[in-house]
Amino acid sequence: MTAIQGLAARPALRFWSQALLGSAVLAASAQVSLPMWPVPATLQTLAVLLLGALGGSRLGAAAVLLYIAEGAMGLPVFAAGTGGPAALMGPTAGFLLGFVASAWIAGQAGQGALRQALVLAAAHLVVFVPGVLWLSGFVGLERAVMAGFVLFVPGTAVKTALAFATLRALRRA
Ligand SMILES: O=C(O)CCCC[C@@H]1SC[C@@H]2NC(=O)N[C@@H]21
Repeated sequence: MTAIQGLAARPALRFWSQALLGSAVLAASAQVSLPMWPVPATLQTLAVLLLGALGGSRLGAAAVLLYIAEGAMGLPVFAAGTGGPAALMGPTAGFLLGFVASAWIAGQAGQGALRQALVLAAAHLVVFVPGVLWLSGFVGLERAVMAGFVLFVPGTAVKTALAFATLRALRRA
């Protein structure tokens, strides 16, 4: 039996191997970052949307949970190479939590183009709810809405469109 056959024969092993791969993709996307304070611009949400939409809700959410666990253990997987319990409790922790819900919702994208577009938009926007609420504990609500949401509206639209186009292209292939 080859290693690949071995993986296929053990669904749990295959699931967690794929989740581990997904968490590595998410870690890589976090390093593509524009260093803004208190919230950097990164490619994390694009990766989260695609993990959910392509892998499904369970796998997408599992990959994000694994990613958060890796960060909590001190691996430098969060934005701009940060990690550890302090980073997990820092100003951007709410966004990390939001990634779990986002991947789960993206996993409901289904088949039709309109449904996919709406689900991906909802999955992206949901990240900002815990993100801004948690951030407001550090900088106040008004500044959190500005620096944690308003600033990211254009990038959010672009990354949602990119996730949609990628999903459509891969589903057609
Ligand atoms: O510390 C981390 O690793 C989390 C960073 C969160 C960045 C958020 S996610 C939503 C919004 N879009 C971005 O490009 N950056 C912020």
